[in-house]
Amino acid sequence: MAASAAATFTIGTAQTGRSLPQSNPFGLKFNSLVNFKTFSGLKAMSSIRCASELANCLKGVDVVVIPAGVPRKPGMTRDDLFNINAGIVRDLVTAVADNCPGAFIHIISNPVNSTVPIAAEILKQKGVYDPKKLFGVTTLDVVRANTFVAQKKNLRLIDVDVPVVGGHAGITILPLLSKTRPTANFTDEEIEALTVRIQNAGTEVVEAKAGAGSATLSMAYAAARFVESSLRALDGDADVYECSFVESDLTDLPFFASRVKIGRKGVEALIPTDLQGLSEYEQKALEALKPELKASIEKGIAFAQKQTVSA
Ligand SMILES: NC(=O)c1ccc[n+]([C@@H]2O[C@H](COP(=O)([O-])OP(=O)(O)OC[C@H]3O[C@@H](n4cnc5c(N)ncnc54)[C@H](O)[C@@H]3O)[C@@H](O)[C@H]2O)c1
Ligand SMILES: O=C(O)C[C@H](O)C(=O)O
Repeated sequence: MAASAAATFTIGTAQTGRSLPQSNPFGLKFNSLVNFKTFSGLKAMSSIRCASELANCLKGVDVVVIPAGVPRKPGMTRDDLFNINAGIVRDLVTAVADNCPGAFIHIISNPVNSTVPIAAEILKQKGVYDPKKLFGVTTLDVVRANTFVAQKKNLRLIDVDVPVVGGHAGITILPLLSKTRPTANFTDEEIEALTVRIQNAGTEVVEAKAGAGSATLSMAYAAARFVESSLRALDGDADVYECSFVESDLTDLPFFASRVKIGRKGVEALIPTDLQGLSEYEQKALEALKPELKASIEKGIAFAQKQTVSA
């Protein structure tokens, strides 16, 4: 039986115009056989006119999705978005802390490797941090990895599962091809080419869009998948696994993307097995990504610690 009605709120949608009223209850069916009879609606807001409007929208919400902020232009790294997006995420997470502190928070805004630590620090300052409920959305990396591997190996996309660990920028995105399900054999050249393509797929889109932004449709698909997984978990499904950038003790870094088991209260378990028995290539790549990921995490924490947030 379902636990409780869940409502989702998205701040900073690609839609233009006014904020949308809460929709009528509806069933959601996406990438699974589950229909959410208790899902009570979706609210979305593309621009925020005043704090009270944001506060009203957030009250009673179970899942908050934050894709607000500026996207990259060709030649930019995700870290180049830090100066603008750090403040946006800080302010929105402050509002979440004030109005729906128990909600799952999905951070899409880049640089995810820094915005998630910012969110954590703000929630700590507000005294409402629950590490189990803060998620950096790295689902698009998994979607890409699955797609590229399915194409390369002539597999049905629905059957393919490639865990992607680390973070969400350049070499910090580490697809674990040796853990591909169903088992697939790759030559060294294929591993190198697939890994680099998955790591650079966001940049590929940014360059192709030539100044018109970054991935939007594929991100919407990935966000919908992660929201659906969260709703299934909130609805009591005991078999929900996704990769996400979360507080973690799987490595020596305080945040790390890995497969996690999601339950009613958020992350129920970090799944360590994907990181065991890595290939030599993956082990080297894992060590190589750590300094960059550590620096991005520390940059986010330092930014948030300089802020004064009223409790
Ligand atoms: N995690 C991922 O895999 C992933 C994938 C794609 C995009 N992104 C990131 O998502 C962010 C948004 O990208 P996009 O392509 O949707 O950009 P976009 O410009 O199409 O949309 C951004 C939205 O944010 C809103 N916004 C801006 N400032 C805001 C604020 N202060 N409060 C609330 N809303 C605000 C805008 O009104 C707009 O609706 C970027 O940082 C981008 O890098 C992440
Ligand atoms: O690449 C970007 O800037 C957007 C996003 O992080 C992506 O991976 O597509």
